[in-house]
Amino acid sequence: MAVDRPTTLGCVSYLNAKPLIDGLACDGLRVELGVPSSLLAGLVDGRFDAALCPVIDLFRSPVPLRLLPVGGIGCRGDTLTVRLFSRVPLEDLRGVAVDRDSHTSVGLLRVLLHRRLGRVPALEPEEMRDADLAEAVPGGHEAALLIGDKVVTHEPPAELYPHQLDLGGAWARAFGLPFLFAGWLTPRAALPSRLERRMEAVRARNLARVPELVRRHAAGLGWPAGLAEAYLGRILCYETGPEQLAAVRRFGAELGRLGLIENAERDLLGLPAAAVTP
Ligand SMILES: C=C(O[C@@H]1C=C(C(=O)O)C=C[C@H]1O)C(=O)O
Repeated sequence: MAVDRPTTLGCVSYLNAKPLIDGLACDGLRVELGVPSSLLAGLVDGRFDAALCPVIDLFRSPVPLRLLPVGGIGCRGDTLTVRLFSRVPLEDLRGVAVDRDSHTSVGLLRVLLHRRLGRVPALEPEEMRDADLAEAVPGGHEAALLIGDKVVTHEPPAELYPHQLDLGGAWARAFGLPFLFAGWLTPRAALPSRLERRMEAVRARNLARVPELVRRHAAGLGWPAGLAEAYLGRILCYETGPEQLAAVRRFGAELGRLGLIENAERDLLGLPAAAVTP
């Protein structure tokens, strides 16, 4: 680990990450925010010691990573913010614009559509941040997969997109499991010993004071307070216990079956021996 800089964590910039990071930074510990799909690069090039990355990165990273079971962004059903918006019935879908900010949800959409349709329509990554879906889906597609705050702050109108799917609910119905979208991943064999305890303590403290988090962050990110409180307090789930690990393993197995990853059997919590030597 580089000794000439503070420990640096990369983290999702959305409201949904606040319970994991509000109050986390301190002397010697820096937190840098970015969209989920941007974070893996910081682990690979050594800028971050750990990052709250899309869990699919565990299976796709060019460097071995392990999951720190100290909290993540997950759900036990509908998420509100990971949704497919379509003009046509899902059975008729030919092409979907998928949010460039996402890694996990794009993989999840493939798994769910393959299970439901027996085929996967063409998925094309598009920039959705400033897109106005009331005008058109970027790339001229008939459907869009969106994640994060924009789903609430720039919700595509239901009159234009009458066919919708919340991917958290669809996964729960299909596999009877919770889901984990993002978790703390690290390429390091060892991190400063207090760090994991601090991450765990920050999460526990924040989940016991959601109204305060909402006061601090919701308006600035464009969220109505009541909805933000339900989202952080009841809709999402921040655990990384045995059920969430089972869900990640099942997700890996499903991705492997579709040929989307090669190392579905990766040990989530440990690094391969070769990666542990300094
Ligand atoms: C529930 C969400 O989970 C997110 C979805 C991710 C992905 O699709 O790669 C990654 C991180 C999470 O922020 C969301 O952002 O809406």
